[in-house]
Amino acid sequence: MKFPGQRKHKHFFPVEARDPRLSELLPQNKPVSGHICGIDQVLVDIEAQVDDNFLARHGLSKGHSMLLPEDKAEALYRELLERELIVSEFAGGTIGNTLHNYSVLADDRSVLFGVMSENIRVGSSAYRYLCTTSSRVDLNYLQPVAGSIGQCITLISPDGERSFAINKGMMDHLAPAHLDQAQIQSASALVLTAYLMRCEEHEPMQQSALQAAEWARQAGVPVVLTMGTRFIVEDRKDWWQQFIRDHVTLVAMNEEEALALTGIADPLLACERVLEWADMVLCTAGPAGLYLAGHVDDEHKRETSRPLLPGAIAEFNRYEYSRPMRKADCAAPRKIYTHISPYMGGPERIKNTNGAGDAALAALLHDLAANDYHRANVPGSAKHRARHLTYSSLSQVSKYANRVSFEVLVQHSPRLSRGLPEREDSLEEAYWDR
Ligand SMILES: Nc1ncnc2c1ncn2[C@@H]1O[C@H](COP(=O)(O)OP(=O)(O)OP(=O)(O)O)[C@@H](O)[C@H]1O
Ligand SMILES: O=c1[nH]cnc2c1ncn2[C@@H]1O[C@H](CO)[C@@H](O)[C@H]1O
Repeated sequence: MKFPGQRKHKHFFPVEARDPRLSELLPQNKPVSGHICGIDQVLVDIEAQVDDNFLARHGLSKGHSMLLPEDKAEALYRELLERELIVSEFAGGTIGNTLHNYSVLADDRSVLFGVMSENIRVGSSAYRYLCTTSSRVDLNYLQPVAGSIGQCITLISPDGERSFAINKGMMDHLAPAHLDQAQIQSASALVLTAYLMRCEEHEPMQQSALQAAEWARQAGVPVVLTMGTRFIVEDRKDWWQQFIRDHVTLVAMNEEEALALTGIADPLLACERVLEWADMVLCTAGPAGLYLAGHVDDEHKRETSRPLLPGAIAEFNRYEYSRPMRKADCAAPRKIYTHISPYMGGPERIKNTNGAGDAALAALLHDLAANDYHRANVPGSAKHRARHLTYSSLSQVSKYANRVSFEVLVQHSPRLSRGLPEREDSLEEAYWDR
């Protein structure tokens, strides 16, 4: 595990008080290692640049992820091929991307549950998937299937917005028998997406996701849910609220999904509402940056040294230097929030925004897993006197998440090809306002 703090200690919590007991981590005492688990609809992103007229002609709604019948998906794919509009074919899937990015950032293991074609031809989608996934993502638990993985035709509009057309293949055939209870129950987090519930009645994906969530709950493993797209949430808002109450520790969403889930347009107020059901929330808001919200025990709150921010909740960032906790672990829970504008005001030129939200979540998961790793290796550390969810404060995690999103905005693929630079002055406060 590469520590999120290793890039520049002074930027990470606890900034002033480095723990001398870290020296317990001597090379001869091999550190206890950790991992995170996730379930995904295994698919490749086939990316093409199109105009809005193309979307209309194929009956696609902009910004949406739509399941297409096989014949329609093939017609669409053929047209892209004939007009030579395809620019790349990369491994995709919202959880696949998140696990890959986590593994690249943390240099640590993640375990993916999903399906994979049992016979793979060189150049096929399955082949592309394997070629463009980090070797730190453990693919040994994938369920072999006699057919194709999914294809996500990723249509990029001139304004950078992406729309997905899915040819699902056998991506929803993951059966509970192909999950590994021990891996899930020993993980630092289980990561799920709302897309998993979009399978057909006879397909086992939903049942697999519910089974995994139940095992995680029994073992106290944080369950992380990323909302996918607002259209999935809108259809079953009450169902999702209940699902979050029953199973979820951390909700990751963008502001549109937040509105669909809570009926509240202001991201901060939407976060406040979601904190009634879950312990922690990440809400990305495109050009407006991102919000993180959580709980802290009153006894462990830490006041910010930054200016207090106005907003729908006055001075909402007052305790942003606190490390978030599960509500149930707080004797006197208090809600905490932070906001950050895009790193360096956003890139000069956005290649495409696909995966920027997944990237922010990967950074947050890195910090969360680093906390678990530190607790397992240095249990006596002052950092673990109370049970916190993350290693760093809400404010530091938001900087890191934002930084990682930026990295994805300036490249083509939603998957990082390398980690962040080891030493980076750009996390300095002054650097944020260009
Ligand atoms: N237009 C933009 N200008 C500057 N920064 C941006 C822009 N769009 C996104 N970002 C950065 O990327 C982060 C995540 O973006 P966004 O809210 O678009 O994610 P998302 O909709 O969940 O993406 P996806 O579903 O494709 O992963 C934002 O918090 C912000 O830091
Ligand atoms: O239905 C789906 N299931 C799983 N992943 C999906 C689906 N639709 C789109 N994406 C994935 O979302 C990522 C960006 O966040 C894309 O890389 C795309 O593969």
